[in-house]
Amino acid sequence: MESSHVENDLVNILFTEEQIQQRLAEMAAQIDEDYAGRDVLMVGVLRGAVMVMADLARELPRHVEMDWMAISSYGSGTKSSGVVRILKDLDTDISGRHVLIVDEIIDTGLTLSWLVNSLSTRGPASIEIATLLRKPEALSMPVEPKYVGWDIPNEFVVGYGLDYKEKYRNLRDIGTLAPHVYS
Ligand SMILES: O=P(O)(O)OC[C@H]1O[C@H](OP(=O)(O)OP(=O)(O)O)[C@H](O)[C@@H]1O
Ligand code: HPA
Repeated sequence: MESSHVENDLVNILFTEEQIQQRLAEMAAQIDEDYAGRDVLMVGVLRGAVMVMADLARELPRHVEMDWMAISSYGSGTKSSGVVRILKDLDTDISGRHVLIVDEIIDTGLTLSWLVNSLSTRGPASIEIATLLRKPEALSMPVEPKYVGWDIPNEFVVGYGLDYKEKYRNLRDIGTLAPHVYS
């Protein structure tokens, strides 16, 4: 299979590029309204959130700051390892800041529940979460995102930042992988 034909590995498209952009525009409008009169520091969770951060931030008709953290709980597979590791910390002092964590998926909730607890100790004025996807059936840790694009079934999805073994992040749509990919 040529590497330029990665779409062939998808069996089911859940969300197209157009649907994703439309939903992000709606989320951005809500965020802009909610943060009226307040500066926002958007904190993206590398690496998967790169696409969401880029598109969500550009839908916001206001100045925003962006910083990044790298946290890994998945290694390269499809199951959470249960252990969260900081691979890269923020460069910004978040004390007194309104922090909006941006991620592309909440699955078990381990990553973001851990991150919210960790950032809370640094004295931010507020912390909220914006996530494009959430799997309610997989949730095992308490996480309450203020902004959710869509709730999805408990299936492993790829595309638009979401990877399987570091591949498929650059797909414009989001979908599930054909069984042959895993074998
Ligand atoms: O709710 P959870 O079960 O913790 O899963 C969600 C996390 O898993 C993914 O990150 P991953 O660790 O795969 O790193 P990546 O962003 O580099 O792909 C995703 O970007 C979330 O941060
Ligand atoms: O469904 C998923 N796909 C890709 N990466 C992920 N990280 C947590 N859940 C997922």
